[in-house]
Amino acid sequence: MSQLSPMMQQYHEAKEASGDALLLFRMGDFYELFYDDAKDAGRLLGITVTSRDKDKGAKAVPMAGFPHHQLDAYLAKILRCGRRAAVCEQMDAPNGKAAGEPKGIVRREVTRIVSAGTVTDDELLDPQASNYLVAVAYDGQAPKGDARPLVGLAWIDVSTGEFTATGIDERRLADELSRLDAAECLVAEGSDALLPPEASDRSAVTRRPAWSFGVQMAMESLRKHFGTQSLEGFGFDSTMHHDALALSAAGAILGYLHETQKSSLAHVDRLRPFQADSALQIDAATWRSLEVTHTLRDGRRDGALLGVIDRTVTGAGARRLADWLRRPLTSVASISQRQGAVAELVENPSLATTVREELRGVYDLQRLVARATTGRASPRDLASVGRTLGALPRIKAKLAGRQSERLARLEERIDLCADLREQLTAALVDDCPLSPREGGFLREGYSAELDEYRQLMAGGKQWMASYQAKIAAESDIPSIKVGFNKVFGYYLEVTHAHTGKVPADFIRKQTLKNAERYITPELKEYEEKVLSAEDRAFALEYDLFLQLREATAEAGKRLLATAEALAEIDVLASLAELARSRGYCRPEVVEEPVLDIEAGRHPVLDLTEPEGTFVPNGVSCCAAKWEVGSGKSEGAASDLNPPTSDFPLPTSVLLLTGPNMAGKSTYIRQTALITLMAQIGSFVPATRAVVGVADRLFARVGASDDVSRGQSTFMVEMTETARILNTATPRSLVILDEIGRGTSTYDGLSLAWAIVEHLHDVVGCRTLFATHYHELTQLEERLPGVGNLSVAVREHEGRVVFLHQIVPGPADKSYGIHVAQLAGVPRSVNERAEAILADLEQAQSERQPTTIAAKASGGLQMTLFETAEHPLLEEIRALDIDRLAPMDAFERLHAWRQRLLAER
Ligand SMILES: Nc1ncnc2c1ncn2[C@@H]1O[C@H](COP(=O)(O)OP(=O)(O)OP(=O)(O)O)[C@@H](O)[C@H]1O
Repeated sequence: MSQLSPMMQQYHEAKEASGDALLLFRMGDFYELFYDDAKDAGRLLGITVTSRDKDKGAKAVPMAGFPHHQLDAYLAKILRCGRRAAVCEQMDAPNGKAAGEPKGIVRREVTRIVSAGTVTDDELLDPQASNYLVAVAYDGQAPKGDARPLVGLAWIDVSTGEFTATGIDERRLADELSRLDAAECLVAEGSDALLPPEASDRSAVTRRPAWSFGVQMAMESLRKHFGTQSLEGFGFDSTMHHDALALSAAGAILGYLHETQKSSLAHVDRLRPFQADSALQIDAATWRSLEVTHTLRDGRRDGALLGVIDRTVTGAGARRLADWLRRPLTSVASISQRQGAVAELVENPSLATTVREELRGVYDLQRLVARATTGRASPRDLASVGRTLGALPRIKAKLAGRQSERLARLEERIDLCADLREQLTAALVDDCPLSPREGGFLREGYSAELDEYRQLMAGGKQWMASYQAKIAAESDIPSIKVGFNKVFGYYLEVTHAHTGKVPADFIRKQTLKNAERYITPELKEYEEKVLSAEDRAFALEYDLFLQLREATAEAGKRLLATAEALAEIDVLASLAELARSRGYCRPEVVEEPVLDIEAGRHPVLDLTEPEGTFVPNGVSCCAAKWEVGSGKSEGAASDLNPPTSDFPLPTSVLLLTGPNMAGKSTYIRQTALITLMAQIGSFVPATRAVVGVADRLFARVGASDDVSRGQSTFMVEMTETARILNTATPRSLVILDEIGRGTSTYDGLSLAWAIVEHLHDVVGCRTLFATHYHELTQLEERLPGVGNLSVAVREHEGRVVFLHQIVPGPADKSYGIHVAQLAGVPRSVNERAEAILADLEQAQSERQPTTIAAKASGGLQMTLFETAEHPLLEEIRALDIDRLAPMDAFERLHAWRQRLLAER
């Protein structure tokens, strides 16, 4: 260390404080990285690595850097590579050293550590998506072998201050993580191996010291941060195990933020408890396969449900809609409140249009307030707050006197913050700069003192002009000019041709090729005034800016409440716009677990298929068993009010058969998506719909390999199916697509069969099951709550025409070969396949397949796959073993084996 230059000593101190983050060390107009950081930067950011060998006697130090104005771009790259960055800034202007500092060196400080979960810069954030930092607190006290250990889970969006915590069953952790889709996940060192793969799939995992998850410390830091005596006011009871875990995760987040942000976190003003059971539960596999926020294949937002239904006009609205989809409601009353608001906006299109028009003019108040309270807001940010506040009176007026409870309540929540609005609009010019250091953003008339300095500056310049004219006349040098440079300040420039006429009191300062430069005492006196007025004006403007920022931060709570109301109004208006433009209906959401949809459409395909080509289909089913209120009552499917749609099937399990490409997956997915949409309070793509609130939604659609996790397709499928069978309740909705396909036909068919039976007999929930196993259609005759559906096709001149229409009854043919033909499989292969199919069908009919045996003594005898008995069996039965000599037995065994081998 002692051999190092003072600046490199400074570097090492900063590096020590930054842990594994790449240290961006400000040197003049550049950010430099040294040592291993430089090598990493060379590799990750593609910048050239050079070396610095200015330190005498020391080895050359690898070094890489980039210009300071490219900081945001490089931060974005660093975060994308899953790394963190520590930004070390120069704290003084190069010539303004603090007393006692070594000569020639500026003070530097790590001002923030930027990680994927803590960014607040607009350039690094997606305006339409929340950016979550999560913490997972594992239970160190859980007894070994505890079947249901709890974990604490907390998440925060630092860019808005939204902070939530909960204690949940560990088995649900993966589901919650996959829904949150966090940018960064904190976990205690040593517990990281316990994290489910969903944590590291999309998030950067940051290991933290185990003590930072301590409950006592967490409670203390949370109390201190919120300035409260206890956390009960927020709805947490630390004596309850799950709440204590939730708090320890929240505490870990707060500790991390205090350590890395180094600025106020005043916008984080409350910690909300999350009641996992108050939302429709959607597991990770269902979330993925229903493509709610991202498509399965390429992770796009625009092909997913969210991308298609999102008509919001603000970033905060888009984030809120995603949030609603993440946590659909289960309370009929809350759902109908939202529906009421959507309905009012649908019925009053001009209201919806004007509100949306006004909302287009508002800025992201949540993120602006967060930047104001963390001391990062720019003059332009404050002007945006002012402009947003300017739009509020019109929005509030539009919403005044609304009928629906929800809209009326939202209108009340809009706080006009008139005082702040007046202050900001009076202060800030229309076109504000990004940096307060540039000055010139405060309006004339806002501060008398500032105006005075500005006049002096302008007046000074005026004086310079008249001084130039005066001197030119007095000295008879018409070409004399007043100029300015940083070294001499103001000067008078005279060309060599006229230097003879220069008055005696001119002091020569510089000789140029064509001219001489002079100063005069008069000029210097004025220069002093102008320059100090300029300095004072900048300083004062900056001070006034800080006051405005402070005033904005102080109004933070009111602004945030308003921002939340605006976000929700945007979502409701967006849902209304969607409903109106796509002809959706308001679903009747009821407690009873029924589903009765008339002419339902798939919300995504309805939009992406050519207009008018999507074929609507109805669905009708009801749970075989359910509990109403506290008293358990069990109803058979047929006890329910008879469904009224095209499909009068009082069934709980709908078995859907039909050719490939007919639209089976589409149909069962659309049913799940309509339910999901209904439970966020949206209207749905159907002409009429009754949707019984589901407590859990399960979708097992399409097989996907999970080779990265070392699991085969079949294993993944069975794990997920096991989960459905174990956790579905009578109120759940289950959709299954081709379960059992990944194994041998008999295994697969047997499993599919048993799964349907279990769902029908034991769980009794609403189930839609699409399958290629035609044998399953026999279940309709055997089980009262099973109904067959199929997709209609028409054969026309040897070709198959898919009608995409769902009709009652089983499918009669498979048409797989026709689909292969459509897909472009060579004609010869298709013809050969047709021939093989004909052979197989004939062979099967000769073997006289038996159908399912009747239920005997309550249990089902599965003889489904037995074909006509092999003659060997009869021979074995007829054998008198007691009289058989061992040698004889061996010979017979040998002969039978030979026969069997020959038959193969
Ligand atoms: N109701 C519909 N109206 C119009 N087109 C539809 C409809 N349903 C499905 N389609 C079209 O048919 C295609 C195939 O649908 P889908 O994947 O649901 O078939 P499938 O029966 O599940 O096929 P497979 O058994 O091969 O998985 C869809 O991509 C869509 O283009």
